[in-house]
Amino acid sequence: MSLLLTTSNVDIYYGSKQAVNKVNLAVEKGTVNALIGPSGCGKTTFLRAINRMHDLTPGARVEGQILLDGQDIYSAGVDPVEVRRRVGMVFQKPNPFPTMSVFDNVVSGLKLAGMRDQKALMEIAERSLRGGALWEEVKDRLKSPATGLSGGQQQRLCIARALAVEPEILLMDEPTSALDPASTAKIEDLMTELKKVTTIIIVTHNMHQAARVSDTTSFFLNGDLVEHGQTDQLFTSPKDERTEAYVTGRFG
Ligand SMILES: Nc1ncnc2c1ncn2[C@@H]1O[C@H](COP(=O)(O)OP(=O)(O)OP(=O)(O)O)[C@@H](O)[C@H]1O
Repeated sequence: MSLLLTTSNVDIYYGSKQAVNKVNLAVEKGTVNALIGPSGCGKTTFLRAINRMHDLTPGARVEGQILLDGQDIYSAGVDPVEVRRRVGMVFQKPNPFPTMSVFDNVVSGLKLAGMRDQKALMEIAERSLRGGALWEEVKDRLKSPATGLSGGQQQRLCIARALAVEPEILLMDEPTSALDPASTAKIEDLMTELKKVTTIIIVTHNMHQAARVSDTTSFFLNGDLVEHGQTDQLFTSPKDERTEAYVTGRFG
C-alpha cells in the first residue's frame, strides 16, 4: 500500500465561521474510506476541499495542506480544473447532463478536453460503463437520453462519467441516499470493484453502509476529526468515547 492523499492541519471557513478544524488524514491508494458523523459536522465541507470545489463558493476558504501524490493541490500554479480531473466527484442526487445521451454523458469530459477520435471515445465509454456496472443495461441505448434511465442507473452513469477521465480519487457524497435498497446494494457492490482502479472517499450517513464498504472510517464531530482507523476497529473498539457513543447510536 502507498499513501495517495495526505491532509495536514486543514481548516475550512465560510466567511468568519470555521466549519472544519485542523484535520490530519492519510489515505492509502486503492482503498475505500468513509467519513461519518452527525449532520453539520463538516464531512461534506472536508470532502469538497479535496477537489477544490470551495474555489467556487464565495466566502469559503481552505487553509493547511492537501497533498495528492506529494503535490499540494492548493499551491500557486496548480490548475483547479486539472485537480478536478484527478479527483472526481459523485453527488447525492444523480446529475447526468439532461440534454445529452448516455454515451455523450460518459465521454463529456474527454470531448471537453478536445478528444475527437470516435473509436477511442467508444472504447472508453464501454470501459467506463462496465466500470460503473451499467454496460449490459445500456449498451443498446447509448444514443438515448440519459434522463430515460432509472435513478439508480443515472447514479451509475455519473460514476461511469467520473471514471472516464481516470481519476486517482473518487469522492462520493452520500451517493446512495436518494436511491432504493436494490440500487444502493448495486453501488455498494461496485465500490469493491472500483478500488481496483481508483481510491474512494465516501461521505455516508449510514453507519451500516460505512461498515460494509469501507476499509477505513473517519468520525467527525463539530468540525473535528475525532477518530480515524480501520473500519472494523473503529466500529468494534473505538478509542474515543464520543466515537463509541455515535457508533452505538447514542446520538446523531
Ligand atoms: N455554503 C455554506 N455557507 C455557510 N455555511 C455552510 C455552507 N455549507 C455548509 N455550511 C456550514 O458548515 C457546517 C458543516 O456543514 P457540512 O455540510 O460540511 O456538514 P455535513 O457533516 O456534511 O452535514 P450533513 O451530514 O447534514 O450533510 C455546518 O454548520 C453548515 O451549516
